[in-house]
Amino acid sequence: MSGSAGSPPYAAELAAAKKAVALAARLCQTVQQEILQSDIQSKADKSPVTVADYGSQVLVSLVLNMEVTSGSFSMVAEEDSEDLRKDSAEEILEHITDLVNETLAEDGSYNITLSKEGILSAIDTGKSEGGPSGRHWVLDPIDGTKGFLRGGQYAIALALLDEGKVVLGVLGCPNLPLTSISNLNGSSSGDQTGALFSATIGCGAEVESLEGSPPQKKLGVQAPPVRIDSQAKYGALARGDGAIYLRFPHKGYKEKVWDHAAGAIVVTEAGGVVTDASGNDLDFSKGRFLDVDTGIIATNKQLMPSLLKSVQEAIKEKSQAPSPL
Ligand SMILES: Nc1ncnc2c1ncn2[C@@H]1O[C@H](COP(=O)(O)O)[C@@H](OP(=O)(O)O)[C@H]1O
Ligand SMILES: [Mg+2]
Ligand SMILES: [Mg+2]
Ligand SMILES: [Mg+2]
Repeated sequence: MSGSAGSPPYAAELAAAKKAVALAARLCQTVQQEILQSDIQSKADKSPVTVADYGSQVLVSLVLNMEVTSGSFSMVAEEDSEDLRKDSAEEILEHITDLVNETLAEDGSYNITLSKEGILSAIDTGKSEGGPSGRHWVLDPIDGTKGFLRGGQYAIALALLDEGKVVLGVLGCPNLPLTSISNLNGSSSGDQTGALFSATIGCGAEVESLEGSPPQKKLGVQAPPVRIDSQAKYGALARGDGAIYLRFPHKGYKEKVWDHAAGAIVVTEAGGVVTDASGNDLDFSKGRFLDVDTGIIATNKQLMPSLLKSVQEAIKEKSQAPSPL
């Protein structure tokens, strides 16, 4: 059972998740300010991986392990240490180690210093396969790596699965205006930057400042198209900055659980709906991948029926169109 009598479900896990994401966000902000071209590696899938992806994963793993001591620890996370264990990555590993230790020292909550081996094994705590039974943390240490690299939007996305269901989610969005994305261009609005979205199953969704200061705001999904990287889109949708988020990757692309778990619960707990193109709920119990039909649709309950119909018609039209030579 989670929580003692009277406290909301998963309260301790939520507090730990927020702390983990906020600390990881601090490391990411440091790196974004001093991005060095030489720190960008290329993974086999060609997506850029930075010291910040790894550093963020280390800090989240560390904080969760320190704060949530009951039960065994399982985490399904995007990064692994394979590339970092190569001789050629020695310098990068050193940089990550310094960054993590500096961030921990500045925070002051934990009196620990990690060795390079400690960094590698913390990254590899994210190797779990997840699945339908037990509890699994789901982490995208930096979602929207492309946005991160160009100084734009990205998110640290952390969710908890319990018996195959997402029961809580936290989205740290360091570059997102606190109140609305209409304040994205231009600082004259005086809107604070850095939003932390969170949601627990059955308890609604909230947004607060990433710096940890109140006010907190209950979210509600309501109704201009915007293009921003990462699960910050789910957060923006959850507070009514936009009404629809459609994601239709190229054929054959397999969606990963960490790209949607935290964002999906933030939207559903704000009163929205997230399904695939057939109208099915997303099933996070199948391991590291999501088995979705064609794409993902997130919107409010009023728009969903007509949107689903339009999407299905568009898919049908496309499948009937003559294929290009
Ligand atoms: N060809 C592709 N089609 C769809 N999604 C892709 C993709 N290649 C990578 N992604 C995923 O899309 C995420 C970014 O989403 P968005 O486009 O909404 O910013 C990436 O997360 P990471 O940045 O964590 O690797 C990555 O997992
Ligand atoms: Mg990636
Ligand atoms: Mg991602
Ligand atoms: Mg990522």
